[in-house]
Amino acid sequence: MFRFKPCSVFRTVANRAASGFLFTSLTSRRRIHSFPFATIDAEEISGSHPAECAFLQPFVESLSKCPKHGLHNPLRAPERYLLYGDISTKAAHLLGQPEVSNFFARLIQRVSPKSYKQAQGEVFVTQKFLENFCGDQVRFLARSFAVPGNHLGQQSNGYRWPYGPVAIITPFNFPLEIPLLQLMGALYMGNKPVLKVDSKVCIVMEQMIRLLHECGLPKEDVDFINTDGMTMNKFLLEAKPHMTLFTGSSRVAEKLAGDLRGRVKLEDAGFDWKILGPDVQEIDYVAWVCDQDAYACSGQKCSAQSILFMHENWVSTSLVPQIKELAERRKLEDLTIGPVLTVTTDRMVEHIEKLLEIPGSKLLFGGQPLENHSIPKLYGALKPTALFIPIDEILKDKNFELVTTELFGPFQVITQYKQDQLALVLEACERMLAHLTAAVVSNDPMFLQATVIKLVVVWISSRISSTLLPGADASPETGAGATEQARGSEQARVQERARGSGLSAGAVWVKMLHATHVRRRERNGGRERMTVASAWARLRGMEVLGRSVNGTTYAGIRARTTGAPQNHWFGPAGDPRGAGIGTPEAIKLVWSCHREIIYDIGPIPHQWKIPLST
Ligand SMILES: NC(=O)c1ccc[n+]([C@@H]2O[C@H](COP(=O)([O-])OP(=O)(O)OC[C@H]3O[C@@H](n4cnc5c(N)ncnc54)[C@H](O)[C@@H]3O)[C@@H](O)[C@H]2O)c1
Repeated sequence: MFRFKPCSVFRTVANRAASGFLFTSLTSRRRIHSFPFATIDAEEISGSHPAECAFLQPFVESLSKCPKHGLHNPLRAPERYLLYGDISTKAAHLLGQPEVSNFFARLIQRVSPKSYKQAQGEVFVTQKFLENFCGDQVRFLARSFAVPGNHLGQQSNGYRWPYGPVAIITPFNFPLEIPLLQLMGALYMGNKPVLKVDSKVCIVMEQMIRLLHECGLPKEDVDFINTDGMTMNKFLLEAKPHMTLFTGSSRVAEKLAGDLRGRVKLEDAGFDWKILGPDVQEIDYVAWVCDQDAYACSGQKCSAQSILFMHENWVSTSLVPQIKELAERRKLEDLTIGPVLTVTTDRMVEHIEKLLEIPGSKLLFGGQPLENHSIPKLYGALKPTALFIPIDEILKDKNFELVTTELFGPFQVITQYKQDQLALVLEACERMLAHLTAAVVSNDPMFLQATVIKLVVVWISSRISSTLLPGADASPETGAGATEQARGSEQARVQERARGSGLSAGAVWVKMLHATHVRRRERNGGRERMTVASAWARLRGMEVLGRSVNGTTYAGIRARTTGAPQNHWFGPAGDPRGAGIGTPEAIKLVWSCHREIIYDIGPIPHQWKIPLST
């Protein structure tokens, strides 16, 4: 049993009494036993001689000073919502200065190997996020509602309430974006956070917090702790934050969920899938997105493309050779491929070798360690790699877990499915454990097989003939919400044309639907490309979307798995502990809880008497 007590083994670098900004480092260790590292004797620990673990007390104390009702809430210190609007305005402005943005992009590159463009993208998203919460936008996050009560003087008000003392733990791969967005979200809603960024990269956020101080962030509002995972774990057990937001691996996520008895929100591992639909088009673009999704940042994005399901129509195209060509353009010099920080080369090669034992699997490209470099063995260095594995083998129980293990590096599995095997693809997606990002690449009707279109027309015709006419929401001429009268006249028009042409009413309606969309497209200068076939393609897309759960899913020919900008939700779905990042919804969900105050102020009815007991 460990108990935290203050002692001198750790030094506080910043003046915590004056600043409240705690940035500590291990500077020395008291040696009291024969082991060079030990400060306790394992044999002597007992109930009457508890072990003492040092250095965290300032953080525990600091967090414990924050009450449950937070630093501000809708009924207390509301001016702080405005303060944070101002801080965001100033910080967005500063970060928007080219030299400041360059400073952070370069700093990110120094600790987290990624190309300048990727690092700059991270700074850009962070700056845009801050812009989004300027002025009154922070107070709008705490918008309340009121519902009339049962009698005069009664009214219920729903509020977004902070948790008070909270902790934020973030990984190495986005040293600025993830911690800054979560930190500001926590602060906006009135919490006092202690922030722990992976120590390999924490210098970036340390500098960012200094920038925020410059912009008016009260120094006592945030504690910044620089430590390893185990120590942080012990700190959390001692400090008992009311909520901990964890971003990182599923292994640590599950441990913390247990240790902290569920008082967590999680953004954990991703095994992210992409399905290419039957409509083959824009091969250059799709290949480029596949390369970016799988290999940008050397595959060290939680949203990286882990598995690609290709419809058979793509197999004979140049897609895979093009992905290979693009992957092989990547080079160490500009960090478009680079060190893998948490998986060694040996581990990655071993994983590949195990996968190659699966019958029918083959190496498509890569699979070799990077050459001519000085990356220490502690890290990984692998060429961008893709492996083909047959879909029926993937689904076998003995292979499934291995194939769907997230390898946090430049690596993906590619498989293919036949027209009638979509159910197998969906089964694979259903059985995966991580549901972070996904992409359904499909929407253009031009390459759909004519027989499919015919089948659709026949099917729609029969449906329409049997029900006579479509409902208002599917009306080709009048659109959603058509009145009964309009529907009646449209019905008459369809029947008249059907009589004249010898076609069924359903076929006539489909033709009218098509003509309407063509007219709309012409009106819009050719922008709208909706046709019956594209409606079918969308339906197929809808089938995939309707039968999957990933929290951030892109759909359409431009669909990608990576991309966590500030303008849409990013986070897993299907887990009640799942967190999100970036948007107002994510901030409200993660960093506040619902509180309802029911005002019941009277008056008591004039002739009210004490009723019988109930
Ligand atoms: N879902 C998301 O939004 C998201 C974003 C980025 C990364 N990730 C995931 O993160 C993983 C890669 O990052 P990583 O290798 O740094 O993950 P990790 O889980 O090893 O570490 C994440 C953070 O947790 C800390 N930590 C480790 N053990 C801890 C413990 N017992 N108690 C408290 N803190 C502890 C680490 O020091 C680090 O700061 C991948 O699985 C990736 O998919 C997820």
